[in-house]
Amino acid sequence: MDSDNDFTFCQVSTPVEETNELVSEIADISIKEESSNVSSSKNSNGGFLWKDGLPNDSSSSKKEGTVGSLSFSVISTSTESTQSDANNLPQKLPEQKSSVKKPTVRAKVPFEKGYSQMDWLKLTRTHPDLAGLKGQSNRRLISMDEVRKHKLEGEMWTVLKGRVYNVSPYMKFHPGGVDMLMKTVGKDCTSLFNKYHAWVNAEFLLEKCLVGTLDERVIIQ
Ligand code: HEM
Repeated sequence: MDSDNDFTFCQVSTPVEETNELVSEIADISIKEESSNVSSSKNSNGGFLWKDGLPNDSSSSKKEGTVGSLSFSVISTSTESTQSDANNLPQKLPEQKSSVKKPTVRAKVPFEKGYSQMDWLKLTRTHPDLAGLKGQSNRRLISMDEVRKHKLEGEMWTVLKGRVYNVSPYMKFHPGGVDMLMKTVGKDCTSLFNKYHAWVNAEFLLEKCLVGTLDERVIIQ
């Protein structure tokens, strides 16, 4: 049997009554078409080209017609030759203000040979005293006054999230560069740190640079 010639057609009846009902409903639909020179005719639609209601501009023209059982009317508000060319330029929509905040500029500094984060991790495992404690405990309380006094080579202290670190050995390893980290010396850098990279696990990276805990008690005399 030749299966290619074996078609079965099924006739579908046309829903005549329903169609007539729909046609009578949509026959009254009118389409309004406005030209782009809305600026000259005081655009009260706030820049929208399609809006309910007819324009009361006397220069507008109306075209009507029918396609099959559908009728339509197109209203043109263009003033064509009555306006100067300058007025016929497309109207600029009001500039939209963006509420998106400008991202902070983040520039990574290419590290010198031997100063990658891997090199830093190796150093933290091998160096005996990165914090420069010289046998002192890193559990002591340190005042902000004492932090401010440590700004010299080899002893550059900073406060991060309530902890005091000696960032001297980390300076050249910092991916954001020495200059950025130098800004933090003798100060509390928590807000700057969070501004640039709140996700960085400094607790882990600077673990061996811990000098103590910031003494946040307010001294009343
Ligand atoms: C004191 C502790 C700090 C540590 C342990 C630290 C660590 C890091 C690390 C791991 C990165 C690479 C981040 C990444 O790849 O996503 C980085 C980048 C950077 N850091 Fe820091 N940072 C410290 C403080 C600061 C401070 C206070 C500033 C600003 C004054 C700063 C500015 C930057 C910048 C601009 C970059 C490069 C761009 C970026 O990757 O975000 N850092 N830092």
